[in-house]
Amino acid sequence: MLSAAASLAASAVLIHTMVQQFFPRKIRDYIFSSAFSFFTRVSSKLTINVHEFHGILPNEMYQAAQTYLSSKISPYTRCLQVAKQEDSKGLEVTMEQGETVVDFFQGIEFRWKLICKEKQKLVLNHRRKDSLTPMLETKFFVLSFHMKHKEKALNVYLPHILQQSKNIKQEEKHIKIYSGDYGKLHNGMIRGTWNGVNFDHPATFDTLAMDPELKRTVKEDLQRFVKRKAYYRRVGKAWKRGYLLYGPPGTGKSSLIAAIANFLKFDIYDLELTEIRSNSWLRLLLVGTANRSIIVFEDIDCTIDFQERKEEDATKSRGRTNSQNEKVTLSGLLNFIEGLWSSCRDERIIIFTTNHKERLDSALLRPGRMDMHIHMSYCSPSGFMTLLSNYHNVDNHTLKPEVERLLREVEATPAEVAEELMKSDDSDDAMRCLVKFLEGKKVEASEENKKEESMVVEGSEIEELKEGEEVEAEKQESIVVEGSEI
Ligand SMILES: Nc1ncnc2c1ncn2[C@@H]1O[C@H](COP(=O)(O)OP(=O)(O)OP(=O)(O)O)[C@@H](O)[C@H]1O
Ligand SMILES: [Mg+2]
Repeated sequence: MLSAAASLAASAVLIHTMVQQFFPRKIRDYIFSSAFSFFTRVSSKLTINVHEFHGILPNEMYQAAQTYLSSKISPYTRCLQVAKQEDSKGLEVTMEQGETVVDFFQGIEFRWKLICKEKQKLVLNHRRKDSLTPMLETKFFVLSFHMKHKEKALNVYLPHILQQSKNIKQEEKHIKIYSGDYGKLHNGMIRGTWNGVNFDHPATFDTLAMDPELKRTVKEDLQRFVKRKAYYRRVGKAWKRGYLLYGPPGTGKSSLIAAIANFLKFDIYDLELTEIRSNSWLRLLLVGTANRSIIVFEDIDCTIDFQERKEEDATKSRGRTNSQNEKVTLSGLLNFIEGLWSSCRDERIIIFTTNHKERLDSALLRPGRMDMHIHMSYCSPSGFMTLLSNYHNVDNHTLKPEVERLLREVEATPAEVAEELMKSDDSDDAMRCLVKFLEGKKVEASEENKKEESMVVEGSEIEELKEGEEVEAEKQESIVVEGSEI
């Protein structure tokens, strides 16, 4: 049997070599493809070809299969392709042409083979009246499985691959932060108005010192939001969500934005309203942003003059609009958030930050404008524990009760606490620095209080004096009245 098998193999090799040597490529391809189609016709297998391009456009299914199959490469795969893109975090390992990957999905065997063929392309050259035939490489996957699973393959398996590859890509995605190229806009250019760089901010929800209940609510809100594409369609709303982050400086508003971007793997578009000359610039920038992104307007109270709204309304009521000398107005901004233009992209988060919520126009605060108002406040004892674990990797300390007591008495921002904790690598030293700092703050606060109290006392004295004067004046008046009566 062995000798028979050996001679069979030897003959197969001989035939293969002869075909390779004596037949031109075209005939060779024809022989192989005819043999292939003969075997597929008589077998119970069904094959689906997934080409790299569909017309001139890349075939999304091919790209998805490539990504998906990278995660299915078995230890038996003999030949791999490795690539690294500038933006990608690690190596991209894909199957090499001619290799086969077997994938089991819901108990069904799916075989994938990558084929690479050179095709001759006919190009007519009208000037020289002859035709050129440059070689064109075409790549495609051949997917084969038992015919009885055709429906499942088309309706379940392939959509599953599309979804899985989207998840894998999202996992590997490098987040970017974009800032507007206002110079280009100034020169009348409408493309490439955003410049992006990689965003490597380390803030996450775990490292954020924030009320645990609020943190949980925000995370759940984000998770619900990204899953609700169908819901937003059904209720007829653009798929976006607005957050207003407010609180004193150094309480983690920008850190929360970074944590949200890292959590959702969304890019950030940072809009500088003071640089934007008009509502039309705002619209241009908006259409230049991508889906699955966060649009940020920092310090909104300082960047837009809310008084304008009244002037604007007055202008409109007089039937005049000043398009030449336009500026970003509150109504332009509101249009951006919820007007028709706001729905030109999907899955978007719009974030406003402010240190002074009370200065914002009520139009921005009205229910439905910003979906969630998030108050970032001074460092609480639980926030302090997060910072202690971030900066010193410890869960407890002898000075912890002292710090917690002081934090209940004074207002210190997480940024201030973090700064003290960073002063030394030794947690004991750092904690001592923090206690000293908080005690100093307490003294300052009590002196401040005393000053205010004394001012109030002085004020009341003045008022009392005034009251006394009034009494005197009343007396005089009554005298006058009495006198006149006399
Ligand atoms: N809640 C927090 N949790 C963890 N770190 C924080 C927090 N708040 C502030 N920090 C630290 O302080 C630094 C400054 O905080 P951040 O820029 O997020 O504050 P902010 O509220 O945006 O301030 P501003 O109003 O001035 O923009 C951060 O880089 C971070 O190190
Ligand atoms: Mg900030």
